[in-house]
Amino acid sequence: MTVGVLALQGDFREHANVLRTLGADVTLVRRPEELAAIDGLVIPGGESSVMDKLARTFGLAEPLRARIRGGLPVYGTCAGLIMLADSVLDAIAGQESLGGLDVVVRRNAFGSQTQSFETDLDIPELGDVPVHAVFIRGPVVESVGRNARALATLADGRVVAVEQGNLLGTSFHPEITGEHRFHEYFLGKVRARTLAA
Ligand SMILES: NC(=O)CC[C@H](N)C(=O)O
Repeated sequence: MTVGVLALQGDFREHANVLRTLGADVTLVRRPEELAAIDGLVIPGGESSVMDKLARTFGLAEPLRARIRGGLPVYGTCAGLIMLADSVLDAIAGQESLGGLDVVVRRNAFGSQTQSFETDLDIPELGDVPVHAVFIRGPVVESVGRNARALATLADGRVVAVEQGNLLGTSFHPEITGEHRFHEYFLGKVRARTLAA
């Protein structure tokens, strides 16, 4: 089971470390050829507009879209969630996402005063212990389409984690808090798909 981490920009090293801790073989993905061998992909946090530009420059965007359409399990955190969203509000001019997740996200949704904050989230799918979530200029999921479902909401009801089949996205960053349950949940999808193949 080989898991790719999109390594164009952002905190890909942190994701690679968590995945290795959980026993996965990790490949850093920067070129289209590196996509062929992976059974799953993590898209890290960072800056989605830069990641988008680099993905297109390196010829990765279209092959990535094709793999996502083909059912590749993908987990996006923060900028990674923005990359997976079908629709992005407050994008910079010309910014594109890869799409796949039937959601509308808004970039930098928490405003300049509270760009970063931490909170605990109840996520029944991941067990009884709340998930400690760190938000760093994160997006919010403004609407969840009929193909996707919310996994976590803030106390005010705003959606910050979503799932759609093999796709998973969080507005926050489990890779920097020692929280491994999202990565385990994602690896479960990778494993299930590898066994089914
Ligand atoms: N920590 C993050 O990934 C921030 C996301 C960033 N604000 C963006 O729009 O891509």
